Amino acid sequence: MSSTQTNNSTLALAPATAKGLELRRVSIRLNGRVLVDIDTIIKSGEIVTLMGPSGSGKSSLLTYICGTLPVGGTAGFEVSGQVVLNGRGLDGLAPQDRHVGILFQDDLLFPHLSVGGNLAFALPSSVRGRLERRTRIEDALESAGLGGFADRDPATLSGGQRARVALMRVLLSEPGALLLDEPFSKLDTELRDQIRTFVFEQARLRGLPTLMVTHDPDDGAAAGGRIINPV
Ligand SMILES: Nc1ncnc2c1ncn2[C@@H]1O[C@H](COP(=O)(O)OP(=O)(O)OP(=O)(O)O)[C@@H](O)[C@H]1O
Repeated sequence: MSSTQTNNSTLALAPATAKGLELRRVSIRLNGRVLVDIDTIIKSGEIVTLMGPSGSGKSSLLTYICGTLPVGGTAGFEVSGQVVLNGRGLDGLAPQDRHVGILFQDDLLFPHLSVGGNLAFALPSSVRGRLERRTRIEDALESAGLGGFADRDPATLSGGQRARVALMRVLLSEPGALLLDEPFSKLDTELRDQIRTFVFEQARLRGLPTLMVTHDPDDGAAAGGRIINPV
């Protein structure tokens, strides 16, 4: 799967807004049909819900923001527009340099690593020293209600515990923005409410501009913020 990404050079000259995630005239087209056409700013600590039917380009938008949308030439698939995070244009940056965290439907924990090992993987290289790294991991687990879980095998955790570890793994990477790609859809109702509340609390606490893709109107209602459509 691949795509063509184009930058709009006139947009590159537009002044940057200080805080938040800006999507400047981001457009995704498939065979001439506009799937996504969004121009908005998600402020620090704001949670915006993106709802749209299957195939309407929601996941493509998130991967475009992350820099993981494959580049380079599927005929008929075109993406343009600019993404600016806290005043810094992300165009052309590698995914790891964008400081954008994303949570998926599947927690994607590494099965061969302990819980602590999974979290250590996310810590920025600027966090040096074994003690400092260990402390960050233990503090993260504590704040997720998982104190003492560092040495556990992820396979021994419940779905809710895994979801919280996955969130902490994203947050430990110190993202400037958070993207949620239906991360609650595989959880049963009770757990879903609990984890959703926890994720939203953490996003607000850290002042992260957050964009959530979902099919579930309850997710949007629980976020309590703006609900937008792809076009
Ligand atoms: N790199 C690509 N090249 C060509 N077509 C693509 C590419 N990426 C996605 N598409 C197509 O773009 C459309 C939108 O896909 P996308 O997965 O973004 O939609 P979605 O709204 O997230 O769907 P769902 O809700 O089912 O997950 C689909 O028709 C998909 O096949």
